[in-house]
Amino acid sequence: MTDTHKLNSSPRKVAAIQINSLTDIEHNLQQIETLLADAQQQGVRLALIPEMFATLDGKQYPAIAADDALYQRIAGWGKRFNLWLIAGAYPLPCPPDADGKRDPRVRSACLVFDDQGELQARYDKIHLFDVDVDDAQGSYRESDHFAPGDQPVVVDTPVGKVGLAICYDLRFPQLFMQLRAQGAEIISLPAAFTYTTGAAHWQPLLRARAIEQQCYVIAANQCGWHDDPGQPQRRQTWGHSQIIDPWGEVLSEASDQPGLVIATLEPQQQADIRQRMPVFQHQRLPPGVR
Ligand SMILES: O=C(O)CNC(=O)[C@H](CS)NC(=O)CCC(=O)C(=O)O
Repeated sequence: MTDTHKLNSSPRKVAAIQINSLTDIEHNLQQIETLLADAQQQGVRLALIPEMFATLDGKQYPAIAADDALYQRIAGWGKRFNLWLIAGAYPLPCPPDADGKRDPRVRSACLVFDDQGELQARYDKIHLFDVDVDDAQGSYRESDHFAPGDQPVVVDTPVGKVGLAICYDLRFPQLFMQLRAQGAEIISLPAAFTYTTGAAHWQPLLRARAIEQQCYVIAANQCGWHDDPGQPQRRQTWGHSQIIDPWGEVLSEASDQPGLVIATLEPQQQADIRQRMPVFQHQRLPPGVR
């Protein structure tokens, strides 16, 4: 380790990586590897990459879910770049149900690897984006490809306890209350948030979750136009990956281009906020019911 590395390094430096995933998987992986090398140079301890970073082309999901070499390459990034990696979301097979049967769809799985490349946690996206948006694509039916998960997950990491959520989950505050109840200090949100809904809702929702749960929020989004086969100008995502502190202040924010956002977490500041304004202890109502 060089002296410059030591100077740059903080035990609580985190990064959100923003990319533009195309149907060319190798292109996507190389974008990420370049940015992870940059993050390593800057002493980042934990990095988050977006939802469906390997490709946003639904037809490729079953093959990816079965591709062990690809999985091993991603798992290897933690060790190669000497950081904890939250691999946004990635298609993986559904676990078998009680009768041993499997849903033939995949799950949208967020994978947490440590700096030795060991899998430390897996969270499967609970809320699926079956929504009509006023954009060029118009209709999103995530449940055509994906089956939902059902378990909120918090994982202990060297930068703090991280509650895992994915993209559309952002609109369901009950999940974040649950993550805080399970000890979350940081919320991780990989996304492929659409341009239209992102322009309207992305930052206000991220800030709301940070303020309500008094958590850091690390949000890594896709950006730009995605080249759905035959329809290159159909799907566009919002970018604006960001890191927000537990008071709701945006510490660092990306534009609409691929890149890296970095911030240093300050647990003492978070502890002060939670002590001075103990909203968690002041709750008087149970979580909403349907
Ligand atoms: O389906 C895939 O191919 C990969 N998954 C996604 O891109 C998912 C489902 S379409 N995107 C979102 O959840 C966007 C949510 C969003 O934009 C909002 O809540 O406004």
